[in-house]
Amino acid sequence: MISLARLTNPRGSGSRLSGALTQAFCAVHQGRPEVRRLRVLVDMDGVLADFEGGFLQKFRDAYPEEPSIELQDRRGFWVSAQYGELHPDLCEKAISIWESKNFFIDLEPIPGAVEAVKEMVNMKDTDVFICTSPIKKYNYCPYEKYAWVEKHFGKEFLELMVLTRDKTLVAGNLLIDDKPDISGVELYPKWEHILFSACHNMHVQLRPPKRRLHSWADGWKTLLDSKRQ
Ligand SMILES: Cc1cn([C@H]2C[C@H](O)[C@@H](COP(=O)(O)O)O2)c(=O)[nH]c1=O
Ligand SMILES: [Mg+2]
Repeated sequence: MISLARLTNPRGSGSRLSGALTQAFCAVHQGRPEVRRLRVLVDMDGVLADFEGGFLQKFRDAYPEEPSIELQDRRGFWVSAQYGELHPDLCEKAISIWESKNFFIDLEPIPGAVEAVKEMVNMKDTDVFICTSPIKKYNYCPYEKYAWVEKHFGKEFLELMVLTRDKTLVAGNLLIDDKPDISGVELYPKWEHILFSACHNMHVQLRPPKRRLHSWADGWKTLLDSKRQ
C-alpha cells in the first residue's frame, strides 16, 4: 500500500505544495470540511524582477550612441514596440538585450518583492505560484528564470514555478501581473487579474472593478483577504 506521505510527497521533499495536498487529504478522510485555500499567481518580470530597469541599463551599455527611453516616459507593455517607434532598427536592438546571456539572471528584485512573497507562502490557507512567460528564444531565459528564483528565494521555491506563454490556462484566484491585457485560449480565466503598477502601465485607466497593486508596500495582505471566503 502506498503511504500518504509517499502519495503526497513522492520524492520526500517537504514542500508547501505537498503540505497543502496532505491537509486536503486528511480533511476529507476525517470528514472535516475542507478549508478553501487561496491560490495566488505572481508574475516575475515587472513584479518580482526589475525587467524595465535592467533593460534600460543594459541597452545603454550596449548601444551608447543610440537614443533610449527614460522609465518615466515608457508607455505600453512592449519595450520593443516603443523603441521601434523611435527608429525601426531599435526594435531589434531592444530584443537583442533580453535575448542575451545573463539578462534575466542579472535583474534586480523589485523593492519588497522577495520579502512579500516569502511571507505570502507562509500564510495560512494560501498557495503561491510564480507564473512567468519565457521568451521563445530559449537559450538562456528559462534557465535563468529558474536560477533567479533560486538565487533570491532559495531552492524550495523552484517547486512553485509555472512557465507558460498562456497564463489563461493556469487556475488561480488572483494573478498579480504588470501586463494590462492578459489573453489566451481560455476566454474566462479562473483568476482575477490585479494590475501591478510599473512605469509602462501607470497611465492605464482601469475599468472598474479591475484593481491595482501599486507596489509591494501597498496592501497586498488586504488584497488577498478580499478574495478569501
Ligand atoms: C517588455 C517585453 C517583454 N518581453 C518578454 C520578456 C518576458 O519573457 C515576457 C514577459 O513576461 P511576463 O510573464 O508577462 O512578465 O515578455 C518581450 O518579448 N518583449 C517586450 O517588449
Ligand atoms: Mg510581467
